[in-house]
Amino acid sequence: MDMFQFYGYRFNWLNILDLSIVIFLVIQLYRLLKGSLAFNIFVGLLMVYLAYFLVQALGMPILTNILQNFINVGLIAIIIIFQPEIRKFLLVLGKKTPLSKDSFFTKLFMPDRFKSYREEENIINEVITAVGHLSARHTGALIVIATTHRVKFDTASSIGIDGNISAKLIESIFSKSSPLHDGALIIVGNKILAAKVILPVSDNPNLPTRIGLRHRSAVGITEHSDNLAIVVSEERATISYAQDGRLVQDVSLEELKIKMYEVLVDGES
Ligand SMILES: Nc1ncnc2c1ncn2[C@@H]1O[C@H](COP(=O)(O)OP(=O)(O)OP(=O)(O)O)[C@@H](O)[C@H]1O
Repeated sequence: MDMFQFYGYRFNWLNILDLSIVIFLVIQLYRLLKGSLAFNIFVGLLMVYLAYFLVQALGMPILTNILQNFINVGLIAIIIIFQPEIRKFLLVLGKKTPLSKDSFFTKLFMPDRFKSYREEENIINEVITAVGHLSARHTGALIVIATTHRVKFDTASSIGIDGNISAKLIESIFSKSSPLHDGALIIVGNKILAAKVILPVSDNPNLPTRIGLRHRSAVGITEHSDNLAIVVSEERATISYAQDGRLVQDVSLEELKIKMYEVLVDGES
């Protein structure tokens, strides 16, 4: 069954497949955690693991014992700490399967799922128009686009809208005289679900120190979910977006449009 020789080691197809799967999983994990707070926790846990092997190799029994106990409960701790990331990781894997929305298999055998994207294009155009006008007027805004139909937010503080998405509606919600302009607007599917929503504020220490709560809460809502959060800065009129707990600042309308296509049409997150 041995097929290859590499520096004296023998490999077969199964070994190659095994290695490819591990590399794929590591890349997905890296993509998922890169730039987020969870990445630092992950590196911390890795350090503990390496330290354990080191003290064991050096023959230091007390430290080995302590770290061994730490690692024993570590697995449960990892599941608890990384619960949102594990969920997202499985989601990313699900999107890469042959049954995912945009796969060749789906298009070929389930043509009803190969729908036209006119609705998504309309949403993108309306949001882009609104963001352009809001930015031109130095009007602050925070728009969350939920990519799955499940989005958790504090309903007690928000105002339900359930209205069709239109640039004029978005602009009037964020106009400074509107009683709804404070907080975030949530878009789910083809509806504006709610306005005046208070979002979780990210405490990621790696974010630029000069950014305020609007930008931090945009990051916060994307840290544990598949949302895209768009921010128009009132102070600087810049447009930014947050995704996967990362903030991309000062983008053009064209760049934002490309990102929205990626998220809404290509189904990437
Ligand atoms: N947790 C939150 N959830 C949703 N919206 C928030 C939250 N915290 C603040 N905001 C909104 O952000 C607005 C401005 O906050 P702040 O000035 O601190 O943000 P910023 O990131 O500096 O944005 P800007 O560049 O627009 O000033 C608030 O008036 C409020 O509407």
